[in-house]
Amino acid sequence: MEQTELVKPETLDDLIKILHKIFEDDHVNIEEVQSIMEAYESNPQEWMKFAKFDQYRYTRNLVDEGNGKFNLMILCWGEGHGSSIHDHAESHCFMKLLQGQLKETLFEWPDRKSHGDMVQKSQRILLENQCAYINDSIGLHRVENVSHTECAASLHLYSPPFQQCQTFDQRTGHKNTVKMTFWSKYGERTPFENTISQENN
Ligand SMILES: N[C@@H](CS(=O)O)C(=O)O
Ligand SMILES: [Fe+2]
Repeated sequence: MEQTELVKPETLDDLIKILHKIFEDDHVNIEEVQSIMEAYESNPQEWMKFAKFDQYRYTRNLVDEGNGKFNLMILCWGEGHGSSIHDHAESHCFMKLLQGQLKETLFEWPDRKSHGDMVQKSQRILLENQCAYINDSIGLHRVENVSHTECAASLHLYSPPFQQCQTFDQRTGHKNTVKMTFWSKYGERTPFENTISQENN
């Protein structure tokens, strides 16, 4: 469980190389991944080719498949776009702001007997270059770009990769399983048939 020295990634490609190295090890050191992602200073020229926005909802754009160990993607949030309340399928979730700001609201898992509103635990604003972390034992979250004038972009790393998650109704705590899709992969728009079931937003 050797710790890779904390080097500052100079570019997005550099960051991806370092992440590949870190994830060769089966044990994930959460603080290490978080600090490496935070240390990368967002340079839009390096990630613009992946950042594809949609008018109506946030998009998920695959950047790298991490040798099967993780998925790295850029999420693009137009003004007012937000996710539903959701879990992370027992994976690690790192979320780094590349541009703009996002509001993250944490919720407790609803218990079987609970009816009515879900319990809100905390709320915070994530600023450019910050990297947040969540997993299912921390709770559920909703992420929103609350700005009416600025779009936002965030870099997400999920390990292990997953293709579906559960979404929750804030008023009742009832859950649904939804399939998650990519709006684009490696900078190329995903064919239409594969994108119609995205429902987390
Ligand atoms: N986990 C969400 C994005 S976020 O709201 O954290 C997703 O992968 O679509
Ligand atoms: Fe999430």
